[in-house]
Amino acid sequence: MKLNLKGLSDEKAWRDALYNLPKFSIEKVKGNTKAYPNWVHFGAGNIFRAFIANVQQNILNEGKSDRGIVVAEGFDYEIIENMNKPHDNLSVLVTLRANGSIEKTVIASIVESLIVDTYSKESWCRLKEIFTSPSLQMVSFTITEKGYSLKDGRGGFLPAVIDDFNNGPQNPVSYIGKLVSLLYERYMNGKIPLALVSMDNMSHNGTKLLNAVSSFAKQWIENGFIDNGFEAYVSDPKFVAFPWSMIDKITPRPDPSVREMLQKDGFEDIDDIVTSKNTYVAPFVNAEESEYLVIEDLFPNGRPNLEEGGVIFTDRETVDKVEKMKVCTCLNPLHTALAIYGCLLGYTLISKEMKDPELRTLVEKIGYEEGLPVVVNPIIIDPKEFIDEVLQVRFPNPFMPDTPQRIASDTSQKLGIRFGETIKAYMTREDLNVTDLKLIPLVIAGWCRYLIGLDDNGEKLELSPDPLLEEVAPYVRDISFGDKGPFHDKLKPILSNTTIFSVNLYDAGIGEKVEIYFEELVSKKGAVRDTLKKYVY
Ligand SMILES: NC(=O)C1=CN([C@@H]2O[C@H](COP(=O)(O)OP(=O)(O)OC[C@H]3O[C@@H](n4cnc5c(N)ncnc54)[C@H](O)[C@@H]3O)[C@@H](O)[C@H]2O)C=CC1
Ligand SMILES: O=P(O)(O)OC[C@H]1O[C@](O)(CO)[C@@H](O)[C@@H]1O
Repeated sequence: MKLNLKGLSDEKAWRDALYNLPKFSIEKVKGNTKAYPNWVHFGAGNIFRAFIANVQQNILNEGKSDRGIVVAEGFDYEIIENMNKPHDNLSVLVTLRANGSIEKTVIASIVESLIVDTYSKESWCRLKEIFTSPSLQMVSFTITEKGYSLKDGRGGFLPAVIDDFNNGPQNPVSYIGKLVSLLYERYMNGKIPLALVSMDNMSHNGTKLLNAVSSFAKQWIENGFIDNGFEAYVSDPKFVAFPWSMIDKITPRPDPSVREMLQKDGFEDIDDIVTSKNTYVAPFVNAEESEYLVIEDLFPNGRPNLEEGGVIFTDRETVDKVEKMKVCTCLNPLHTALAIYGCLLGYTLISKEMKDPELRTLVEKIGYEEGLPVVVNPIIIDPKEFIDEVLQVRFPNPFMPDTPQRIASDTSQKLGIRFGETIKAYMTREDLNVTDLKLIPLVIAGWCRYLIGLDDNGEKLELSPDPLLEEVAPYVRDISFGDKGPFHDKLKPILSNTTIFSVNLYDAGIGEKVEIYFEELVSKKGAVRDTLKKYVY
């Protein structure tokens, strides 16, 4: 069994191996999309293939749409050259259910794969054709948070962005430059409306995309390259809208155990690649079953009927609340707690951690007892039911190959939103006392302990990448097991850093508590386990 259109024509082989096949004519959908494209997605990575493409596949299967998705890759062309093209845009979604059942689906809703590069003439011309087409309603994105940035870590514009500012929209090389150049084509061809929908995991993602696009527009207008009216076009949601969205589906990198299972089915061309830009792609994606995609309903040229595939459309305020519910309380703080303590205790699977009584109790109490009282309730999703699913079904799913080390990356960037908002809510609420928080400070102390770079057995711990590692780790690096506190001088620069926690933890009244926990966590080998036992029950 080979994954391409020819290989798929042997339907029996795939069906016998229990793969769900598309129930629509791929050729017809391709033809319709070619003539009347309505949806381009930027970012041909794993979440797109595991979630977004599957939504459209289900809608096509039910005969509720006649068009597929055009995928555009503007950063890592190897994904298109070495994966999408050889497999005729097909991929296999492996859904790993918590009850151990596995669903295998051949995804055929992606009908065209394009490189976003002005030097790749054919692709670029096709993109221009699509962007000037009145049928185009939505351009969506999963390009990671970095994809929206025009600046480097020191706050200066990236060299490619500066080149684009100076050279205009003809041959842009930066990501947003290429996007704005295509949008300008649309503007010049009748100011046709469009929605640009960021589906990346960040608060107010639509506004982040709008800011990047309009910064470019302003520079090109200022430098005399483009028409003045373009700024108004991209800033007016009647023309170009930037809806906010919240996306949630745990999609780890393609896992070797899943590949082995597919190989046993007779799936031949299954090899994955790690591209030179470090994307991990395979002809298959593995993901959990749960999924949530909530999008602000702001589409000036109409939109694909994604509600038929389970996507929730609502107003901006509700998207914001759903996002806060997930990121500040019901999923990501619990993930980060498991990441920090999982690394310290030598775990390599999130699901195994959920079998550890102390770790399980830790996240249950953070979620239900410390988080829920101040959760932002979006109404359309019940926060208690959401946490129940996270803690009872999603994290414990033994079939999901997700690791604490993956989640521990960039922790310094995550602590503020994941814990800071709850701490601030306790500070402002009259009926709550911030000093009653016990386990959130324990997670923060755990992070400081993690930064020492030794696990609970005293073995060297490989710290996950984090842009602030070199700034914060030196404060604690020399601390050895058994050292006595107070550790105020060492910890103060970290705990008072409002960029990290979005609040000075001493002003909040919990900095001292974190220091005490930290002293216990470094008291001896095995102290992490003992401290957890002492405080979680
Ligand atoms: N994997 C997951 O569980 C989830 C991911 N997401 C969001 O989707 C994003 C992508 O995740 P995956 O597709 O799983 O990752 P991936 O590693 O499979 O793919 C990353 C995609 O982003 C592009 N990209 C990377 N750096 C870029 C840059 N500097 N500029 C422009 N494009 C760039 C790559 O070319 C590729 O298309 C995440 O950062 C997150 O915001 C959202 C929910 C779940
Ligand atoms: O901690 P991170 O790196 O944001 O990842 C958390 C995980 O949980 C999610 O937020 C679930 O949707 C995914 O984005 C990701 O798999």
